Amino acid sequence: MGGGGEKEVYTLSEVKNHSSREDCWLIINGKVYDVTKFLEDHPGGDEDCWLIINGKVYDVTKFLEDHPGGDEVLLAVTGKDATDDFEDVGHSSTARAMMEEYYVGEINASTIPTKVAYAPPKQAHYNQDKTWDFVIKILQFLVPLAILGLAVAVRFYTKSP
Ligand code: HEM
Repeated sequence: MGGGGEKEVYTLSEVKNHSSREDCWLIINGKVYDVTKFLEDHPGGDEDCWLIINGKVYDVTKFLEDHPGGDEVLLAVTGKDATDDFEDVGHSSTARAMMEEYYVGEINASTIPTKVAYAPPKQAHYNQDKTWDFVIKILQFLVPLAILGLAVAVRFYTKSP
């Protein structure tokens, strides 16, 4: 909490910015606590980090400090399927071999929310756009023709006998 007893009010995202081992804030019962200095002494331990990669569960708690990519990236992908994040980095075969050491089990796939599939824009909308394009093209052709026709008609009817 802000020092000196004065009451600071933080937004959730401000608190979220303090979510590392070096800077750790918690929200409990509407109050914000800076527990950074307490992390090491906390009897419940400071970290517990399990990852889901390719349907397997890895307990990387002990690996956090040694991960060449840093601990924050690992902590950031907990609680979800981290497969894409893992693959996006292009981990080496050495990294893949290391994973076995942290393997603790399989994930019950039905408990992972399915990815939101890419939904193409609605067909009706697409057609509507096409229809408008078509109407404009026709008008571009018809309007000059109508003007020409009008000019001819005017000339025809106003011609002196
Ligand atoms: C059990 C899981 C993991 C293991 C054993 C592991 C291991 C490693 C190793 C050995 C490296 C060094 C480069 C290499 O050999 O490829 C590395 C780099 C890295 N890892 Fe992981 N990693 C794991 C999970 C993840 C996940 C889930 C992420 C993404 C959220 C991640 C992000 C990174 C990044 C950003 C680098 C640095 C790449 C670079 O600087 O070029 N890692 N990891």
